[in-house]
Amino acid sequence: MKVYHLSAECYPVAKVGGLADVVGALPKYQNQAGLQAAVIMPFYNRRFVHENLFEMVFQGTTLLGTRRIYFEILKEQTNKLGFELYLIKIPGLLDRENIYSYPDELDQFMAFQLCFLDWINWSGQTPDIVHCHDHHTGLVPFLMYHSNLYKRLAHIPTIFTIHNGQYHGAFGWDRLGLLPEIDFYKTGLLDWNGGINPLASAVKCCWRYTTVSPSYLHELSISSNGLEYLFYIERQKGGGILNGIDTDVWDPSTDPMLPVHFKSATAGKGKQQNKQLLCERFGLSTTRPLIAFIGRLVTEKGADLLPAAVERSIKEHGDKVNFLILGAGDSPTEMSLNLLKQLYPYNCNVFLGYDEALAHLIYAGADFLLMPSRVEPCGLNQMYAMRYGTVPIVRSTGGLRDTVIDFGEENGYGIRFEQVSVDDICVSVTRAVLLYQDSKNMQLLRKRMMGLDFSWERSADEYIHLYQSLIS
Ligand SMILES: Nc1ncnc2c1ncn2[C@@H]1O[C@H](COP(=O)(O)OP(=O)(O)O[C@H]2O[C@H](CO)[C@@H](O)[C@H](O)[C@H]2O)[C@@H](O)[C@H]1O
Repeated sequence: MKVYHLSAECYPVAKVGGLADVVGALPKYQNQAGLQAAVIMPFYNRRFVHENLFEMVFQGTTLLGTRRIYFEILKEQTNKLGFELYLIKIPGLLDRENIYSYPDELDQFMAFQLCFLDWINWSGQTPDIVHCHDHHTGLVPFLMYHSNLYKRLAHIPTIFTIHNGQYHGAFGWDRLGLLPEIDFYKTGLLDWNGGINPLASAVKCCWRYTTVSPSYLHELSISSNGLEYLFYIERQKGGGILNGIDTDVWDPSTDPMLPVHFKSATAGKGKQQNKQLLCERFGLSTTRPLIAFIGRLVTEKGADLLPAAVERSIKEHGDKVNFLILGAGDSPTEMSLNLLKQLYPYNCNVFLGYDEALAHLIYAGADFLLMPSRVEPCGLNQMYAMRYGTVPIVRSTGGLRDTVIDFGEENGYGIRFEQVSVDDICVSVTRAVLLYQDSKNMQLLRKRMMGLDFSWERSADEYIHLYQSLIS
């Protein structure tokens, strides 16, 4: 069975967040299970493309509105990622360094989708499944089934996976000309709330859509930035499949980004040594519990609450607690965190930016990982943390609810709270501080967490069953 995954990100080629982790791992595990899964993504001018060999397997042109655009399909030659990787390169449009936030982003992702379809159409390929990820690829199902240009592809099943339902990629009807010719009566399939909405269109047109955790599937019909009613009426097409983690990349006993490796049996000592290096680097004490945050500093992740919650916790617990924050995002939050670091240099430090190696060291060296998310479709950080013996402190939502059991419950191992509030975060920090003092219990929870199985095998199988049900 041949599956094409279409995505804007893929680890280690180009990553901003969890989408990259999933698209960089799921196809590998699907191939190990006997599928032929490949990834197709835009070309970015980044280290990976310079350090690896690519061959051009196709060149062609496509029409983007009135512009004729030349494109190339480049294939990575060794399959070193465990799957075939194809990059779509368009001089002047898809050959830049960053993934998002260019003023002509709409043209970029529209061209990406059109070039993909032109490539498989004109080269006579017929994949068994086209699997699209997030709104950047959301117009593909509509174009395959309803544009006169791609009629040859109209029988191929499409799956659409929603990693983040808050972002829709919507734009105005005045840009309809970017799409190839369509019958006017079909335009309703593109529309939501008076605009062209790629996420909504994908949900309407795909054969099946999935969310990255079962809980998030239900939450979308309660909160999805205006698409609630759509998710409600299309619910029979939806399914929730929990993400896995790439246990080859995320393994504390082999992780090349860690100074000290450890396994479950040696976690006490191994984590302490990593913590020591981390604390030395950030001027924090090794004897206090280290509570970390890693992620985008946006309201979706509850990052706006961090400054107040950290300050209040430091005032409450004094020299009994340390915080370390790694992330980048909204400027008011960044500024408040910087101020906090100056006010409490012995209790709190902040690294503003993106640093993959530091993230690995934090998962290994921290005692607790705080995730006060308002919305969390799945969340990978808590799973990485648990694999590295770090207790997650999470708000009970989406995938956090599906993966973390509070240590107060039978066989629990994490700390869970209900409300997105400074009060709830502070109560959870207090629970963490007390738990840290009970070293026997900490050891027990660490062992329990590190024995959990969040590997991709199970979830990859669920996707395969879904594909099979559509093909048959
Ligand atoms: N400053 C920084 N430096 C280094 N590394 C950083 C970093 N900020 C984030 N990361 C890394 O980026 C990834 C973030 O994963 P999340 O699951 O939080 O993703 P995100 O919200 O982007 O994705 C969406 O898609 C994923 C995948 O489906 C869902 O799990 C999630 O809920 C949904 O919001 C992790 O690997 C984390 O370590």
